[in-house]
Amino acid sequence: MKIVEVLNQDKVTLSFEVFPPKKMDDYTKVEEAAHQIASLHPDFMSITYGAGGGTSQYTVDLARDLYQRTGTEVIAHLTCVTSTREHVSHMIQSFKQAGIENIMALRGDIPKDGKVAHDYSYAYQLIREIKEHGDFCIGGACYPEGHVECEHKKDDILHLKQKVEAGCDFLTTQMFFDNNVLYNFLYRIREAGIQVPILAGIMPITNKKQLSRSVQMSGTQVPERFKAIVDHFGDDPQAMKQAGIIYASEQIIDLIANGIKHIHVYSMNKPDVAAAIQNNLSGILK
Ligand SMILES: NC(=O)C1=CN([C@@H]2O[C@H](COP(=O)(O)OP(=O)(O)OC[C@H]3O[C@@H](n4cnc5c(N)ncnc54)[C@H](O)[C@@H]3O)[C@@H](O)[C@H]2O)C=CC1
Ligand SMILES: Nc1nc(=O)c2c([nH]1)NC[C@@H]1CN(c3ccc(C(=O)N[C@@H](CCC(=O)O)C(=O)O)cc3)CN21
Repeated sequence: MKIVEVLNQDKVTLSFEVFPPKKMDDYTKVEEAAHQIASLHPDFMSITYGAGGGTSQYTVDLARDLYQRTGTEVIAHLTCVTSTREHVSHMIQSFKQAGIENIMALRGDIPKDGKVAHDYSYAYQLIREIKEHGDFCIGGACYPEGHVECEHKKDDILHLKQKVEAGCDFLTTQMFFDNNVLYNFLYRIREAGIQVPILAGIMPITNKKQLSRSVQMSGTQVPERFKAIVDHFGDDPQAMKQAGIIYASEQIIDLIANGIKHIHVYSMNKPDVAAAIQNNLSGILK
């Protein structure tokens, strides 16, 4: 089923993200975690893209496995900035053969060594190409606080509009820790004429290291309220995990109370975290 059809049902959706292993030795462990997350019956799951080396195959394998063995609807990520057109075309064929109808089309992070390929610079180029290759439902990323590489927020929204016009069926937000940031962003993109469904991307921070890594990759502001939590509980793993789960759950409750219909949790291959959040929402997500 196409994710847009899931989003168009008149209900609040909850989806979880997993990432594939970097090496074969870890495949079984990741597969097991992904299956446990699937057993929570989310509305769908996303599988991120291992851009480097041979790991892009694990995205196909994990997505196929989840889809075919658990019946969970899946969206596979595909990034382009380190890829050739030939490789992208190969990946699209693999998704097709696996019965995967949904692709999250991303430019992808610039690797630490700065090595990019030269066939693609931006996600909209990938989106156009996927459209030419078949009838996929396509998701894209958006940045409520502006993308870290983009100087002017206004330009970021123009780029986003161009991306949606290239064929995005929905957008998933970068993580944010202050819901007002999202409400403000939604107002600005709707005013710019962007009408596709928006999935709010929520990152449960369950340890200190994860926060610094997440902030480094996203540039997201950390509100004082959350800083105090991490300062106080960061060195106590059990306490930090519980506080992080509660913070994310409260964020989600506030979002739903303010009319947001789609919640996407960056569950980072942690079934216990996904289950705890879902459990905190059990009376809300009926
Ligand atoms: N938010 C999410 O769910 C996820 C985000 N990412 C990462 O987010 C980053 C960006 O990926 P995308 O959003 O797909 O890239 P994008 O191509 O949509 O945007 C990347 C940057 O290029 C700028 N840009 C876009 N079109 C432009 C144009 N025509 N001229 C000049 N500048 C333009 C944007 O403003 C932005 O700063 C990557 O690092 C990606 O891997 C990765 C996984 C998930
Ligand atoms: N720019 C960007 N790139 C991404 O790949 C990305 C985003 N943004 N935003 C949404 C999600 C969030 N992603 C994340 C966020 C945090 C870690 C992180 O903390 N990684 C740890 C390991 C964590 C673990 O194994 O459990 C690290 O040290 O790399 C990884 C991916 C991936 N996605």
